[in-house]
Amino acid sequence: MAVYTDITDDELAAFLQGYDLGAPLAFKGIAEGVENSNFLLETEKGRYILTVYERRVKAEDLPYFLNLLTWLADKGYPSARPVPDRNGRTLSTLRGKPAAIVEFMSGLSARKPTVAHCREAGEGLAWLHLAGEGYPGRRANDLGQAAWAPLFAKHRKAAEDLKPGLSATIDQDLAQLSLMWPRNLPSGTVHADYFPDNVFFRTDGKFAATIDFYFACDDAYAYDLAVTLNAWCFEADGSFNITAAKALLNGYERRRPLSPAEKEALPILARGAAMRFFLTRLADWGATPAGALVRPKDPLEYERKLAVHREGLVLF
Ligand SMILES: Nc1ncnc2c1ncn2[C@@H]1O[C@H](COP(=O)(O)OP(=O)(O)O)[C@@H](O)[C@H]1O
Ligand SMILES: N[C@@H](CCOP(=O)(O)O)C(=O)O
Repeated sequence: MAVYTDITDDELAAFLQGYDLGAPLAFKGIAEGVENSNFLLETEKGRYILTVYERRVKAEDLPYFLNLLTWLADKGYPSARPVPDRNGRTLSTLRGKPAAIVEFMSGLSARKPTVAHCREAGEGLAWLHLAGEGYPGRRANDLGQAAWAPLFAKHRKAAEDLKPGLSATIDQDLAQLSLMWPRNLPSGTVHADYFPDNVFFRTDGKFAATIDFYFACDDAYAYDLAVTLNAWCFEADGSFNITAAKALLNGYERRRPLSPAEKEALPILARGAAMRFFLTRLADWGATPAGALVRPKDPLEYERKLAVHREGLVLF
């Protein structure tokens, strides 16, 4: 359950004094999510999400994220517009932690995405890439290729504990990724965590909205697409679903056709994207105490995806 910070009714009432949202009508913690504390807030003016930012989000990055959400909403992209307080500020403080109120987005995430969901999600991602064009905020990807080897160096033992012999395999992967990593692909603002839990659909299955922009950064658009292929197109048994992947790519290209260089780069980008999530999951695995409120995500799921990518995907 991702509510790390409890807020009392009195604290909420005092906090809302700073906003023009009227009195609170309902307020409850949201169990989903792992990074921040999220609350569903209903006031006399409507429904909102109150987020208290926790450990992984750096306070200095918050203006980048919140301004991006405002930019995307201004461009008509269905993402949650931050609500300014009475002084026009979208970033506030609650219980001594950074906090913000954003618009509540309707829709449901797909627990078991179908091929049709993948097509819609692909189109939603391309739309996001186009809507983000021109956003003046800059944020380097601090979980990009250059960060992987140093991150792994800190967690070699955890990898060996999970699977004896794994650290040598990861070393080889990292060396190959460093040699083969594509540069100079079309780049811009990317989501970088476009997983099924962060994408909402309408009841008719159409793409509705994207949430959780707290890994957004500057990187290659095709890298974002590779993260997405990994997150949406593997079956529970670990096999890659090429039909789902083709639908996702097809949906993406409805809005933003890929260049030949992007298409050629996708298999290695997908291998790198699998490495990125393997590594952060590995780091969280060791760092999450037994009995913690949030269960860490399984690093070996992404190790299995890495193994598929070592063979090289054929997507086109
Ligand atoms: N703007 C929003 N509109 C509707 N629901 C939201 C919104 N933001 C977050 N949620 C809900 O809160 C949950 C956790 O949000 P998320 O941003 O993914 O948290 P975390 O960053 O902690 O992983 C989501 O699964 C969703 O149910
Ligand atoms: N998507 C990441 C973890 C981040 O979780 P989110 O709830 O913020 O999307 C993973 O699967 O490792």
